[in-house]
Amino acid sequence: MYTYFMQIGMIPIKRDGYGMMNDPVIQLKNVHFRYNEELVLDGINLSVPEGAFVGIVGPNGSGKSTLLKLVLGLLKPVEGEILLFGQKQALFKRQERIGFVSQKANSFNSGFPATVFEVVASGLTRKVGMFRFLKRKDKLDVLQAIRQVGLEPYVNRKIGELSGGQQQRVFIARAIVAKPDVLILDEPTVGVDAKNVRLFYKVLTSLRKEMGITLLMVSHDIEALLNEATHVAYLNKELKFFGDTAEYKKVRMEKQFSYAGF
Ligand SMILES: Nc1ncnc2c1ncn2[C@@H]1O[C@H](COP(=O)(O)OP(=O)(O)OP(=O)(O)O)[C@@H](O)[C@H]1O
Repeated sequence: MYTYFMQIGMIPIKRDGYGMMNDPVIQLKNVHFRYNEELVLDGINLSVPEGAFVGIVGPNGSGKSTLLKLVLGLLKPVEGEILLFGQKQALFKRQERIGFVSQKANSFNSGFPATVFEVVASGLTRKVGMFRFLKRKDKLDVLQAIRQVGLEPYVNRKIGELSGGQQQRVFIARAIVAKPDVLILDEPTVGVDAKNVRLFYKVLTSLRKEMGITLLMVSHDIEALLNEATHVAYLNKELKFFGDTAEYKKVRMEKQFSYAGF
């Protein structure tokens, strides 16, 4: 327990009275999932504590993206259940509390006409409606999100003119502009150069520490992930390991397992 608190630092105070303080924000209970006949997830039990940065790792095809899709409600478990903020997923209506950054977010071509401001503002669609004008407060929120990812100088730049790493930060800004409690990321650093990967992780850590956003992220880049994640979930159809990062490193050293061959 002590290690856990050391790892995640201060536990942020919840911004509303929804659920108990320190409740797990995401819980999977005995979750099974199949695509047709193929069993892809086998009895997953996982609790993501509030304020944590949980990195999901595992070999190709081990079910990582599928797990995220289940948490996002895009797929339904064939057995078991998922709780979001202590509530059964089917009853959960506050989707704005969960932001998502996908793997393919940074694939804009240079001709794409929207500016950084416009892309980030599109993250407010659910809140303000598709064709409504942004109020002054909404515009300030958009600018604040852009500032949080360090892209202030690019506010009016076309997104297609930015690098892959910068585009990925624009998508983080879009995902956080509605002020979610949880941010889910699926391999967001694919194709991003090392310098931008470091910046990207710095942004994530500041979101967690300064805004109390809980992070759940799939990544193949395990060494970069281990520097910032508070917890690691190692998946290979079953959940082979879940614990704090220090414990993961220790077990990895003791058992001398490699990332690919745990
Ligand atoms: N839509 C689908 N229909 C059928 N099978 C699928 C579908 N999506 C994924 N699968 C299969 O389910 C398994 C898990 O896929 P998933 O994408 O969750 O793994 P992953 O760990 O995210 O892989 P990677 O690291 O390569 O992205 C794989 O065997 C994959 O081929």
